Amino acid sequence: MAIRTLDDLDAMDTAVGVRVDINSPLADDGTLADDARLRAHVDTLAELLDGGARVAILAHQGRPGGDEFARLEPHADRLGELLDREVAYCDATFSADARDAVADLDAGEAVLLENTRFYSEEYMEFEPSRAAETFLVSRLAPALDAYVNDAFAAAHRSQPSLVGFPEVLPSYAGRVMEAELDVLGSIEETPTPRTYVVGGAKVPDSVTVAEHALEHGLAETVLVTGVVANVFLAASGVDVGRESTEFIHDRGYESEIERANALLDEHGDRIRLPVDVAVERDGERVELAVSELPPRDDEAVMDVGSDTIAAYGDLLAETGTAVLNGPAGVFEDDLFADGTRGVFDAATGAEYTIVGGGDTAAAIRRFGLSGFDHVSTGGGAALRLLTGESLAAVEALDR
Ligand SMILES: Nc1ncnc2c1ncn2[C@@H]1O[C@H](COP(=O)(O)OP(=O)(O)OP(=O)(O)O)[C@@H](O)[C@H]1O
Ligand SMILES: O=C(O)[C@H](O)COP(=O)(O)O
Repeated sequence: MAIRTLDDLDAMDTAVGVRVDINSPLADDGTLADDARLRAHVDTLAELLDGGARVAILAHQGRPGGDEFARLEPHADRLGELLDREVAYCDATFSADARDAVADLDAGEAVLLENTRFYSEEYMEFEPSRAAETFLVSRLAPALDAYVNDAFAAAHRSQPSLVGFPEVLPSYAGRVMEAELDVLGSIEETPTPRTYVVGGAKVPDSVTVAEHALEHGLAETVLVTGVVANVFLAASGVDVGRESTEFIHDRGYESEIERANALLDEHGDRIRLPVDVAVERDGERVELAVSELPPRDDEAVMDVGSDTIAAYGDLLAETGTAVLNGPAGVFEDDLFADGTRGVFDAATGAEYTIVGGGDTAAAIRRFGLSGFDHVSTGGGAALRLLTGESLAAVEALDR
């Protein structure tokens, strides 16, 4: 059965539980440092509220014990500003107070319930039928008439607020969920030739994305950047120097060198490696051709160099679809931002551009780049779709 969307929901005077992912970076004073994920859900929430729904918003923030584990009051205020209407905040999630807050809503009104992860069950993974028996779902569901899941970025978690409600309520995908699944779930329908740019520091994930794209014919070409490029350079026999080699070993990525090697053996003609890189020398950015490597012992490979940026740019200009996953260098440091800025900017020259990955999207915002067709709200969830895996919360909706 296909997943139902908001097109299938008559929201008028209906109490709708809407699971969103507004998990955001927080500033030291607890305010939101970035509201991109809140902005993403505005269309879904506005559509429901304009349609006369009584909206109870469910969300998490941080992980128990972590620095960003926090109440959702700032999120309610900011959502209210973005929606240009009040979003009430209730410091309970499923207790009588929470149910009363939902019952008190009039058509077109919204309340944000407290961080779902304040309750231990929400930080566990369950089969949907068992998730439906948790306190959160079994106590809150009776106050609701329908459930909308718009939390694509958390859809890989089999947690109660994500997989339990579809067992007991008519359930629908929100607009964010719908758009993410449409794009990331059907890469093979995007314009060809496709070029994947895989970088960043989570090398095992990036290698899996590259492997999946190459083996399933999703990408004609894979361009490697970031720490991933260092691993591929090492796999091709280049000495990336003591610092970068130690980085690879400290993270336990030796086996990734072997995986990269296997990919180079099998698909070497479709994988492009940097021809030059950047290191820091006396506080300056210094570029070295790959033939000049290794760098000095105290120098790490922190970015791709200008010749690589130009070569990758030429290729991207000829591309039907560019899929970006992971920054090209340590973009947080201005000295090493050129690769990420240059390669990502060049990717907008492709006919169609998809961006996946939390840090990747953060880099795009940092550089004020625009012109991408789809910037995913998801990190782990986007990655799973890019590697061909299914998402627990999507399977729960598809019943
Ligand atoms: N050459 C390099 N050496 C060390 N770190 C690097 C290098 N290139 C990129 N990075 C780091 O990689 C990090 C981002 O990689 P990551 O794999 O987490 O990206 P992402 O997939 O977009 O993010 P997420 O997994 O959070 O969704 C950045 O913090 C950046 O500084
Ligand atoms: O930020 C994310 O990737 C999602 O909100 C999921 O958060 P989690 O990794 O803590 O489950």
